[in-house]
Amino acid sequence: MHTSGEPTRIVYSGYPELPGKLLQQREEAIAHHDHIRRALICEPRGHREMYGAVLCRRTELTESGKAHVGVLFLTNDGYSTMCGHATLALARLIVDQAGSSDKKLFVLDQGKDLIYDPKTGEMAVDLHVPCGLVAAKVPVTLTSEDTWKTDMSRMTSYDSVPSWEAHSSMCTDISEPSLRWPELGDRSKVWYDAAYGGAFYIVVSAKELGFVTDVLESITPSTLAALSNATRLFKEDFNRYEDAFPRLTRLLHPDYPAKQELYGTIVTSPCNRPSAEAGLPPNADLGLCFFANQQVDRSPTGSGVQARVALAFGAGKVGMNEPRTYHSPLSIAHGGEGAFVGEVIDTEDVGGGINAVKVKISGKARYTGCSSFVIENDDEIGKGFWFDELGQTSKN
Ligand SMILES: O=C(O)[C@H]1NCC[C@@H]1O
Repeated sequence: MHTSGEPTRIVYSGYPELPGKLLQQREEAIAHHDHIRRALICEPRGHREMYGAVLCRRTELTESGKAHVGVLFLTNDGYSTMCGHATLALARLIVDQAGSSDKKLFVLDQGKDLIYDPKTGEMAVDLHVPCGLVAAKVPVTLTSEDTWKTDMSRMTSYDSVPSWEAHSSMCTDISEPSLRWPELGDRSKVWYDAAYGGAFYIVVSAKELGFVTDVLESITPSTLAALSNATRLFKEDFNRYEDAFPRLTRLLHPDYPAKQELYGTIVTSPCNRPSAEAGLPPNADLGLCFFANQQVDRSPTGSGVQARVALAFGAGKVGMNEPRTYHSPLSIAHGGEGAFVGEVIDTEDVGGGINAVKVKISGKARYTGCSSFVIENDDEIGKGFWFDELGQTSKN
């Protein structure tokens, strides 16, 4: 499927049975089945920007025991903790499969019923993902008493895990020559924010990185390469600081003792597009997310929008139940189609002095096709490679 152009290769059958609960299953996948991620995401079956999800349908094995399905996410670098675009796709797939009369690809193992709300015309489906439980709602059209399909005139949505501002208005001095990028010019100070939306993100404006303000509205191969270079070096600088001053770390989660990983860097710039034209809330933001190993999100990044909504709420720029539109360069190029909407729907004290928000993220996911993949035992090349890294020793 794709959500706003960002792919999700969904594994619904054929993955080995994983022992334990979801987080243990994730460890097991990392330790013993990473060859499957490599085969599905890397070349020749995939590419640098491919994203994947494995459905774990034994829901008694999720931590909450409440979900309809468990999910593991796959990136070009490993196993992410949260993915909004894939959540929107999976919710639609699960609801459509449960409501189809024929050609079922899979059934939910426990047969836990999906709940239809006649007032909203939505089907509720709960997904247990590595960062916690997300409650999705898929708008449907009933086609008979017990069959239905997604109503694509409306958006699918999910209520996020608690999301929060980790730090606002941080300033870093990029003085180390090997970590500077050309667009910085003579400057060394860069201001940025950091926030959690199921995974940790840095949010930094294109202008702070030294780019012209409308760089995201006119992406070209060279500006994309330059943005990728800048965010890669900026992330490295951030990680070096975190390693040097572990007691000042900004990547803390109250549920885990260890410092968490920085997942992505979101570059933002003002959005000149009047979103109301596309039937979306009028106030809009534009951003581009580099995540995992500099993978470029085509979508506005659901979990990144959670983080940005938490920052905007913390800064008093949005209030409770005030939806805001989030564009990617691709959605801008398509007249607003593919934008996500983010809205604070609740606040939550998650401990550790953190005041979090719950964010409702809305968007639309589409089908692209159905594939069976083959991995021949003696096919060394077919196990997965990055062509542009053949000169390096590291393997993803
Ligand atoms: O929408 C999201 O949250 C995801 N898209 C790719 C990077 C993030 O995991």
